[in-house]
Parts: sequence; structure tokens; C-alpha cells
Amino acid sequence: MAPTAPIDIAALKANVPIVISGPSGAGKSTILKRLFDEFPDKFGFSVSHTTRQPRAGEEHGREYYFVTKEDFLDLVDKKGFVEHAQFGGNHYGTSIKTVEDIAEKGRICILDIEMEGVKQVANHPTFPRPRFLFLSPPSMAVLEQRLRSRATDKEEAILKRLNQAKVEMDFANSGSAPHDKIVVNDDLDKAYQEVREFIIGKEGS
Ligand SMILES: Nc1ncnc2c1ncn2[C@@H]1O[C@H](COP(=O)(O)OP(=O)(O)OP(=O)(O)O)[C@@H](O)[C@H]1O
Repeated sequence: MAPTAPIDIAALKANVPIVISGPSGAGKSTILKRLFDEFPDKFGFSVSHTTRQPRAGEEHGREYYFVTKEDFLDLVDKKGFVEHAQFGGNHYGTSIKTVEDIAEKGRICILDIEMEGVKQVANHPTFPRPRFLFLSPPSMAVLEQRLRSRATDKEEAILKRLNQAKVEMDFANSGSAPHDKIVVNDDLDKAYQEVREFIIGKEGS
């Protein structure tokens, strides 16, 4: 059994990370971009590890840490991930170290992760509990409309995202989800203010 990596609990308690989740198209990237633009020095976005090959223009340590399957599984063995999963034959995960490094710099780490990852973080045996925020679309109909007008996906991908959205929404409303706050992204300015207040309090306003 590989030794477990130590965790800097003090840093993670001084700067409690934020886990943001919500269906694809709920507006997470839009709201986070605004937040990072408004507070350029306050946050850090956790860079994930992956075993997939880098695409053109992607940089190690920027989009992802590109690692071998062997190194990835070694880190799994050392309990070095807050959450990890396999999609389309590749492994993806958020390492404890990336989250910790951000907290040690005095910044709040933001983790944008999907439902299964949220469950893993919430049930992690050693990682201190972060704060959980769920961003919800006003309705499935509005979500569908936004995914369509974003025009980044083919029909099949949109239908897949909508099916998964239903699962995520059911989980968020089930009572067994760890979310500390649910923000409904109807009016963008209003949703942004709610997210901002959840994350940094009333400071700066
Ligand atoms: N309140 C809003 N009103 C209208 N349109 C919105 C609102 N919030 C976001 N949008 C639009 O909805 C689309 C989806 O938003 P965005 O890409 O931020 O979602 P996401 O949750 O980050 O999705 P993914 O998980 O797929 O990255 C975008 O085209 C965005 O401009």
C-alpha cells in the first residue's frame, strides 16, 4: 500500500475551497469568468490531471496536467485525488496538491466538477469539507434553449447533456446532495450577485 500524501489542513481551513457544479449550460463558466475578472488575485482555478493526449494549443499545467496512466494510477493509490473519474477511456482527476497549492498562496480554490466528483469530494475520508454551490437553470426548457443558442454542440451532444442535466437536477433536489447553496441562474446579474455573495460575503459591494 502506497503511503498517503499529507494534507495541509491549516491552509485549506484558512481558504476554504468552493466546489461549483450544475448541469452543462447552467452558466458556470459565464459566472466564474465574471468573478475572476472582478477579483483577479483572489481565486485559483484548479487544473485537473488527465491521461488523455493534449490537443493542439493545450499546455501542460494550464488546461491540464497531462500524465501517463501509470502516474495517474500511482496517485490514485496514494489517495492523492480529491475526486477522479474515467470518461471515454481516459482518466481525469483533481489532485489534492493542486487545490492545496492554491490555498497555500492565500487564494480560494474553485473546483468546477460534475455530480460524481461532487459526491467523491463530499465523502472524501481525509480532505477537509469545502463549500458546495449548485448553479441551476431556471427550467429544463430554458436550459435547452441556452444549449442550443450556445451552438457549441451537435444535436446528439445536446440531448445527452439534457439527459444528464435531469440526473444532476434530481440529485441536487434529492436532499442527499451536499450543496450549501443553490443559485438559480435566471437573470444573469442577479445570479452573479448571489454567487459572489456566497463565495466572498458582502465584501467589496
Ligand atoms: N442568465 C443567463 N441568461 C441568458 N443566457 C445565459 C445566462 N447564463 C448563461 N447564459 C448563456 O448560456 C450558455 C451556457 O452558459 P455556460 O457556457 O457558462 O454554461 P456552463 O455551465 O459553463 O456549461 P459547461 O458545463 O458545458 O461548460 C452560454 O451561451 C451563456 O452565454
